[in-house]
Amino acid sequence: MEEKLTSNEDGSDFPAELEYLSGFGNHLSSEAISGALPQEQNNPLVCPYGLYAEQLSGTSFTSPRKLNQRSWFYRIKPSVTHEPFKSLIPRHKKLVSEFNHSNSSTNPTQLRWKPAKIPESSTDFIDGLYTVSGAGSSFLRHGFAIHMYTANKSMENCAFCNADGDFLIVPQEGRLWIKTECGRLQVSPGEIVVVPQGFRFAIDLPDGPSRGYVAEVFGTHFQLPDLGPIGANGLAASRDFLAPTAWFEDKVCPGYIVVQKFGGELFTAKQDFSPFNVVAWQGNYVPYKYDLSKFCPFNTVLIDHGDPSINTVLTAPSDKPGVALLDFVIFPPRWVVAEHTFRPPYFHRNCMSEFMGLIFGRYEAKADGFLPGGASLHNCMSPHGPDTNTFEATVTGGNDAKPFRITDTMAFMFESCLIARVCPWALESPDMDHNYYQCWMGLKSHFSLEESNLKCTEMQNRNYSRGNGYVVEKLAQKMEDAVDLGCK
Ligand SMILES: O=C(O)Cc1cc(O)ccc1O
Ligand SMILES: [Fe+2]
Repeated sequence: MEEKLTSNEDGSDFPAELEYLSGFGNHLSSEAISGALPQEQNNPLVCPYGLYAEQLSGTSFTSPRKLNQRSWFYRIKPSVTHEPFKSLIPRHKKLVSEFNHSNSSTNPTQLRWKPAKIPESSTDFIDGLYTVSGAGSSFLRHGFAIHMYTANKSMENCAFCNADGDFLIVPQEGRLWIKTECGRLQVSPGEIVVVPQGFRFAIDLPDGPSRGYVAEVFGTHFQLPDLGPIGANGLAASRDFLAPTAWFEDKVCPGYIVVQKFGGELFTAKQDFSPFNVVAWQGNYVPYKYDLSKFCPFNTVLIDHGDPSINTVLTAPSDKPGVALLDFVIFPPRWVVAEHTFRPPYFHRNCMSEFMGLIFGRYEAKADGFLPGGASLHNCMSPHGPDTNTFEATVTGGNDAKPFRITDTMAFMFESCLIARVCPWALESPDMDHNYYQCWMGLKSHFSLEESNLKCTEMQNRNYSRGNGYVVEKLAQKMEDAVDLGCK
């Protein structure tokens, strides 16, 4: 098929619109030249068109079948054709994959960052990537890292390969045009992309200035959450996950560099050809993207604020059932209809650690201060919730709040069962909002015994529909409490 080409700033060409394969976790196959994919076996003695067969394993060979992930590439030259890896005397030293006292600290304080400025000096995705927080270790295959990036130019004559874990990239500003060994992906803010461990990829920035968030998981891969009583449909649908179709460049590239992140350090290997030389592939280990606007939210339709797990897009499981190493949760546009309910996120403390970002719009729990491109970290058991303005405005609004559509917003959370450590450059960053705690300091005591008796009448009205017995019982209980408190 002939492609319509659009030139980006750096002159590399991507078609105006790419074709994708749809589905999550499927076995997929794709060939850029008809007949390039062996039909009867994985590694024939001689592959069609003289291609090399190469397997990329994303799980141990012996992982249970339902978890096993691998793909077969049919490529012009195998990946091994490169000079020895050399330690890259770091362009910067802000990547961490094993969190300990030497590179990060613990801090239960609620933290918030303003959006990071995009540098003016020439910075590609690799230069602009820095770790903010995380826990565990890529060496021990258990843990996660949260990175952010600010960049302004495409990667040139180089590819990145992360041996440590899977990247879930959330662009907040600027599109990402990504070449991978399975083909190309175009990802806009409002979409996310997962590049699994070990894939070589190169990121072009067609819009120049770019910023975003990256969650990296060690030792596991992202899955769709179970839906339990929701049933067979809802939240993120398999069909909306899009994998690339095979695409290759048969290019001599003198001095081409593969930058390999390995144990949080960067290594470079020189080769003289493009690593995007896979003519055909098949398997279930693939990069994929997902458009967050496709998410089908489920929510409260009568009372109370549900837990945010209802908005889980993807989950990277830990070994404990129901406990995530890292959940990716969104707060998308939706109708909010609950009756006599405090509708914004509640005040709470959580045994999980919550890192949040904002792609666009405003977040329902924060009237101000939490900005697109900014971030917050509410670590394990650190109290947090709506800020004073949100609380006061919601309560003053009273019980007559009508159904309301939250629009033009996309906040998200990376939630982990591990306690998140924070890197020193993130703590010392000029973007750190040192006054964050102030947003809760205005929360006054509204406690009044008199009022609590009034509330009793309110409750009586409210609960009328539940039957008189319930109301009478509750009232009696209230009276007894009042007597105990000596106010009767
Ligand atoms: O803290 C946050 O803002 C995230 C969050 C949102 C919500 O609706 C309920 C609980 C929760 O942790
Ligand atoms: Fe929270």
